[in-house]
Amino acid sequence: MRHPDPPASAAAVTVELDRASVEIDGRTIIAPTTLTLTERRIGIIGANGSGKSTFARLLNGLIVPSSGTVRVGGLDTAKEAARVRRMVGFVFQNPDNQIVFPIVAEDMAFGLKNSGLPKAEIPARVAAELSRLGIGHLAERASHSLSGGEKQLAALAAVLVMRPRLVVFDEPTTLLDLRNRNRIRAVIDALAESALVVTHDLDLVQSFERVLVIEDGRIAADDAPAAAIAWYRERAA
Ligand SMILES: Nc1ncnc2c1ncn2[C@@H]1O[C@H](COP(=O)(O)OP(=O)(O)OP(=O)(O)O)[C@@H](O)[C@H]1O
Repeated sequence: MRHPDPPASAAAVTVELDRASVEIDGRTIIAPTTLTLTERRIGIIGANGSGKSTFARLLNGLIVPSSGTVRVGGLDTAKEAARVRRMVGFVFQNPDNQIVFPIVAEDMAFGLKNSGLPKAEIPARVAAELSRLGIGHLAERASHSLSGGEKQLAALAAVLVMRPRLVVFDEPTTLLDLRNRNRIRAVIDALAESALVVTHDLDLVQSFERVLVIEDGRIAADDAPAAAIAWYRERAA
């Protein structure tokens, strides 16, 4: 499989849920939900335990629906898991869950080797991605020696180097100081890829195209950011 160069601003990936639900141990975590997402920047907000991470995990097949279907870019996540994983990158809240290899550049090269990219092209791809995130100087660093913010950026680089068409972020700024938070914000704003971001950082989603508020496993509000955030603030007051 070859990786085409992404266009400067790739077309949005369509996400379609058709009566998709998630039940765990007999408890409904996501109630049957029918929804189509076509925007390039989507925020997911809501209270602790409302189902945001579970919803996000549905999109790259980390969780498959208990009933109904989830399609991403036309692919059924339950039936075409491998292709869905290649299309949808997932950035975990805790980068320790994601970084596998001891050296930053090695960690990034691993997925590329498996994807069939010619070996000679790998170093340049890794370097370009690190430079895009402004962390070229971390290439040869031991992952365990990085600060929390550096690690978060390194984990993001390892996802982006695979050139997913949609990047799902699960609380990407929670561990970060203001400077690194701003950096992640700038990175998300500049992504050519589509992004769906689960967050408690309401400022982060203010510039997005669409924001969903999840409440008790249901989409309780679905609107432009200002209206969705206002709805959520009111609800939490
Ligand atoms: N594997 C699991 N087994 C049992 N319960 C689970 C599992 N995963 C999630 N849950 C439950 O589902 C509910 C929703 O969890 P989820 O992590 O999706 O919420 P969230 O909105 O992302 O929360 P937070 O903002 O606190 O991260 C919670 O009550 C959680 O305990």
